[in-house]
Amino acid sequence: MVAPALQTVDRPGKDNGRAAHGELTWDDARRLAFDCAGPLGPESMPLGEATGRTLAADVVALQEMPHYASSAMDGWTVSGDGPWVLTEAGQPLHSGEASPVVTGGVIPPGAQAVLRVESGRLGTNAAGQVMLMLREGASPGEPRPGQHIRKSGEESAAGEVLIPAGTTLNPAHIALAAVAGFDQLTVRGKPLVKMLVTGSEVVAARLPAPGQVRDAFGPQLSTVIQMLGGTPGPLVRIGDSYEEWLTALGASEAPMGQWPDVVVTTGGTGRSGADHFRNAVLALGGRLLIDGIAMRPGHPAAMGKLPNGRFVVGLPGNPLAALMALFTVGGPLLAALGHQPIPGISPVPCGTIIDAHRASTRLMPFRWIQDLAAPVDYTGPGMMRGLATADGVMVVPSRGVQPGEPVPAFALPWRPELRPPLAGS
Ligand SMILES: Nc1nc2c(c(=O)[nH]1)N[C@H]1C(S)=C(S)[C@@H](COP(=O)(O)OP(=O)(O)OC[C@H]3O[C@@H](n4cnc5c(N)ncnc54)[C@H](O)[C@@H]3O)O[C@H]1N2
Ligand code: MOO
Repeated sequence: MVAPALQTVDRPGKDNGRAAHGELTWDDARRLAFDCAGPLGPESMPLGEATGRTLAADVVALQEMPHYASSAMDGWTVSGDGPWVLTEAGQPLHSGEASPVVTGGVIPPGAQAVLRVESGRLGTNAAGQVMLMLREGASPGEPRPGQHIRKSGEESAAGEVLIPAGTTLNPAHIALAAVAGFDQLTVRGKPLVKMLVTGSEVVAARLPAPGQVRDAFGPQLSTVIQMLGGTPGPLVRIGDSYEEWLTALGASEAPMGQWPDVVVTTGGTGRSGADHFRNAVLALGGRLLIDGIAMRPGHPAAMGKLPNGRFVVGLPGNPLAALMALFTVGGPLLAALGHQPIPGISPVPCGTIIDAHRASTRLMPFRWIQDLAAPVDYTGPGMMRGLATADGVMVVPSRGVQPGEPVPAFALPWRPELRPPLAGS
């Protein structure tokens, strides 16, 4: 932010179970972010937007599939033995009659088979009627009864479950639902997340001048939110004034459009008079569920809940700190709202000694080096260079770690496998 008024803000929300300075432990913050939210209700979604969503109710065939008998070949529908008198397409056939049909065309009543175009030819009989007869080279017995007819119901009877609830919809499911006549599908709720990037010094393009910073969030935050199970909504930019914060977070719909389930803000989580996250949440009648976390980087991270049920996740302005806070709080919250389990933590063998730290869990991006997790360089709270090369993040306890000791770790959303690469890869 620009020229903060160095006047401290009273800490709201200090209550039972918290460390004296209001911060939660990393584990407690993660757990709270998951436990404070329940799965969103189902929603009806246009077919074309439902890929990747999880079906909330079985898709049941409304009628037989296919719903009418059709030709599998271009040719003629025929009744009885040939040669056949050619009649008008689509009319009921009597024995000894044929009519033209294209692939997918309706099989008329009385038709017993389809003679494909390669096996027949047209001529005239002595009475001048147009006749269909077998071409030389047609297979013996062609067309067999039922040949080249796609029977109705051969893919599904009416009432059969075509796609069971709980399925993650892929493009083939969408095509199947379309063929079955559906326009909308009922899918499990997925949190809509809007983003509020704050800071007068933040510029969204070109080389920043001294005192300015290039926005690290705008170009990637919506992607990460999607990877964490949210539907990214619009990204709104504001400066540093309290009024802008109130307007953007508050009752006015104008800047944020449709109500989101979650608003993720960046910056303004500090304690100076120019940091407004906490006061804006409280002024809007909200509660602070998380008011700082005993972790480095990202300790000022916060989370609130507004009276209308929206969650507000406050990420620090420093880019690495912000992503660590997003993984700690945003990931579990979005998982809970989106019917997913809390993101996993698994032990990794630490490749080095890590000294104790006063009272904080440290989130340390690491790389695999000879199957051991080695902390990467360039992990200052405002740096992205280290995380850009990282394979995962170690959750280092404040007591430190010995070489070879297993340390809890989590995967990065863009690198979901938390294990060393296979030898040779
Ligand atoms: N007196 C203290 N000062 C600070 C403390 C503290 O404990 N006492 N904690 C520091 C830590 S740690 C963090 S993290 C930040 C928290 O800052 P805010 O969330 O209030 O964020 P800002 O002050 O607005 O910005 C911090 C930093 O990040 C840069 N920034 C902001 N937005 C962006 C963006 N979109 N892209 C890239 N960089 C961004 C901003 O320019 C600042 O450099 O407070 C510390 N101070
Ligand atoms: O904790 Mo701050 O979050 O180090 O950048």
